[in-house]
Amino acid sequence: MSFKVLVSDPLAEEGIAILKGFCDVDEKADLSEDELVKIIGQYDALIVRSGTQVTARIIEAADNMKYIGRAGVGVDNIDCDAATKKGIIVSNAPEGNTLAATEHTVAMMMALARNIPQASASLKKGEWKRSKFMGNEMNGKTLGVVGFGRIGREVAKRAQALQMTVIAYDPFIPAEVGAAMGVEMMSVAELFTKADVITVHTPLIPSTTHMVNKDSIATMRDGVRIINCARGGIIDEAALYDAVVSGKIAGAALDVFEEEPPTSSPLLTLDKVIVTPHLGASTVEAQKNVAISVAQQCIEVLKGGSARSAVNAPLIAPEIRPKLEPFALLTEKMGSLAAQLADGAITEVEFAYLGEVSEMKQNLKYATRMGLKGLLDKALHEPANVVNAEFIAQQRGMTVVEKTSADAGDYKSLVEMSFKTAKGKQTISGIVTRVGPRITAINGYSMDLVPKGNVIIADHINRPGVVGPVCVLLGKYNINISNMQVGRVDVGSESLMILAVDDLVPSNVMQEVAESNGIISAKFMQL
Ligand SMILES: NC(=O)c1ccc[n+]([C@@H]2O[C@H](COP(=O)([O-])OP(=O)(O)OC[C@H]3O[C@@H](n4cnc5c(N)ncnc54)[C@H](O)[C@@H]3O)[C@@H](O)[C@H]2O)c1
Ligand SMILES: O=C(O)[C@H](O)COP(=O)(O)O
Repeated sequence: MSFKVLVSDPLAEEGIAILKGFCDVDEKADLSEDELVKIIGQYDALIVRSGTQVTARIIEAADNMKYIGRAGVGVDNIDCDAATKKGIIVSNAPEGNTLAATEHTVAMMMALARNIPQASASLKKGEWKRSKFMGNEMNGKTLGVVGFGRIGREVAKRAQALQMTVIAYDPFIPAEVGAAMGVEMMSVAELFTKADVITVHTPLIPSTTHMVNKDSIATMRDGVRIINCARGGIIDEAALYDAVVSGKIAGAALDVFEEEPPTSSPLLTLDKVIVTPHLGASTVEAQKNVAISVAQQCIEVLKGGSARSAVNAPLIAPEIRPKLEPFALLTEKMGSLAAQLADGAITEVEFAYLGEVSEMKQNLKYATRMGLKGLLDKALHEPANVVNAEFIAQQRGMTVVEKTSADAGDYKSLVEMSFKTAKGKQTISGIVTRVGPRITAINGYSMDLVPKGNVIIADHINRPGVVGPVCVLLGKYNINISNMQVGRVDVGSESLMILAVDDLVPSNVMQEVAESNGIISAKFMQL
């Protein structure tokens, strides 16, 4: 089967070539939302940069879509929630353009300090105004970096090479990370009061929207310079305009804008504001990096795998994957078993990873999602997947709990899945063996069940004359039993009979099994 990929923003040739080696590729730039809605249904994957707004309407119409790739960092032009609901993996290329954006930031800072764009334009007009373009040295000045992620840190290193003092604010980065680089981390309020130059490197999210505003500008040093090569909207453009006009801010360098392109922004009329049209990632090197990254991830997803930089699916460290996959298969089977065992709606599900398996820590989220997929697939028209399983579970009123413990009793590793319905709590235990997953207990009844194929599970009283008639009954209908075991606690007590059968068991036969002497309840399951 041949997959179809739409590339709706300019993508470097190296990425296109990789995609073409695997699938059909259409390159169509500048499509409107309506045009995209019309054609998107035929594509298995979509690759964009920041030019295409991937709206909920487009995603709603993307019935064959498995993957949306962002050849760059910011996914703020993609409705990731809508993609998650539809089970579409969204990934970006987070490292590919870090250095391009870093160097652009440094270039903007130096251009701002030395009035290079203005002086260049003036000279080209035939002027020779040397005193008009007096600048400042960056040597010895304090640079305030807001957002100390990939780009923020690389900018810091280069500023230090210019002999600047670097201070930083990032609520998610420990002070030791800064200290190890000779950067003092502090509150944003303190940073604003101390910096000669402020550069922002955060995503545009509610906590960063307009974090540079009228009030925060008032706390800054007179003559501060401000740089935004991250996202339009982090700086309140109206407040910036007023502060540049008043002289409070000596100059601003902007690569990104609240509205792009910023056709009517009054900031474009100010001499002290220098601008570039969102060029931070526009280097040959960065474009090659991000194009190759998303092309490779796209192919991985279309082949049924996962994307290494997925933003809406659990990430798995590559070295962990071979160890984790068998447990994910186990939890998927446990989920499927739970869905068929449960009487009534499941309100709470818990996955407990015990023993050595618990060491995989945050990677276990993947196994949990696969468990939920197994649980939900039996109930849904469209199969769930690792992207949307947790979302769907929550939407259906299930609380999902994940636990770990180093203690697995007699096992090296054990997984216990418990689930609650109005009728109470049930628990399934399972292990991974060399030859695949095994269910070792259901509700405390020990067994060694291969979770595969057709199975009858029957609650019964463990006394003579109960198991035999069920086997005779199945024989009467020509249903072959390939494996049989009884999980019991004591003779004469309630026990669990597990019959692996080669064929589907029709409901009328299951009715007879359920009514057979000593049987309390019986269910036919497909695992
Ligand atoms: N101009 C361009 O062409 C261009 C190119 C690449 C990246 N970008 C943008 O640059 C930004 C940074 O990219 P990155 O690769 O360094 O991302 P990153 O995820 O590595 O770093 C972002 C940092 O912001 C921090 N942060 C989050 N909320 C914060 C808050 N409220 N206050 C302070 N810090 C906060 C995070 O903890 C993180 O460390 C992104 O917005 C990205 O889209 C722009
Ligand atoms: O988030 C990013 O990676 C940058 O904003 C680059 O955007 P672009 O791919 O549209 O140049």
